[in-house]
Amino acid sequence: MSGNDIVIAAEGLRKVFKRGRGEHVAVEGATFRMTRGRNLGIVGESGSGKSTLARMVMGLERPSAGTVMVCGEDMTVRAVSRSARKRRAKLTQMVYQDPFGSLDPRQTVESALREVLAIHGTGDRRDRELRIAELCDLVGLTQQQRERNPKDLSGGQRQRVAIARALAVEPRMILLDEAVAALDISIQAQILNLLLDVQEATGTDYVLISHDLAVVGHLTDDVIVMREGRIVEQGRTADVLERPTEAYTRVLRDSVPSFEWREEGVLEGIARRVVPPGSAR
Ligand SMILES: Nc1ncnc2c1ncn2[C@@H]1O[C@H](COP(=O)(O)OP(=O)(O)OP(=O)(O)O)[C@@H](O)[C@H]1O
Repeated sequence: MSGNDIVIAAEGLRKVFKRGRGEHVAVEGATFRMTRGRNLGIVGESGSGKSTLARMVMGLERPSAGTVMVCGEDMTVRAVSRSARKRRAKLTQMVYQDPFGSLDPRQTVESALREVLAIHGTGDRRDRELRIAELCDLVGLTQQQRERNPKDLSGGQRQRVAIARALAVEPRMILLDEAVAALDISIQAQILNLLLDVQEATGTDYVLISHDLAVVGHLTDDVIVMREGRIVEQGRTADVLERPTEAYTRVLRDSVPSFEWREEGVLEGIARRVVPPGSAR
């Protein structure tokens, strides 16, 4: 494996928050890698440190100890200059559970994309308009939807806008923080399929934070399992889900009530990503 294949290299990441007079260790000794073309899942119960770990990877939170590199860039160093921030934006973009907070309620879909392209895109105005159309096509937003404000879109449509906006920056990877958790199961399936199609078209890799191991199973190749700030299990998603070594992981898996019937492929339209160990993807 060459250095170019390593998307994330994290070593001994630790994050301590002040809590009252004491402190709370949110992440302890997290060491993992994500390689090119292999989506990574981060799972764990609420409060286990998933988002804190992801925020350190994004450079949004400074670790108390440890190192994290994304495509060779040291994310523990604050990006101060405009050019450094733009470079960072092209490494990672984030999509949250409810994009309402990150979408400007007064902006139409098109104007939101226009703004991102004006900052991060290349080419002239005409090129950018073509790119807006291309992005909307890619995520399946109709002409009518492109002219609407976020409040006039459904949850699934808003998530498509958030994905288009992340893609407009042409990032190396997208971090999805519970990005389908608030959606109905059938819409979840559509968005997961969309993400797989987008990956095929653009080569963007995903880090997916989710408490839903069925979703993680469909989208990711490798997974890390977090408990009380520590990584307690990591490996190929197929192996970890099918033969968890930790009782904690088994409990997480079995606590998804629909896991079994969704695994059987009843969830229409979702490409089954989990493959038996040893077979090619
Ligand atoms: N800014 C902060 N200040 C103080 N404590 C924090 C801060 N951010 C997170 N924590 C604490 O760190 C721990 C890990 O939080 P984190 O949000 O990373 O967990 P999580 O696994 O993403 O949880 P959830 O699934 O509920 O989002 C929690 O106990 C949380 O209260």
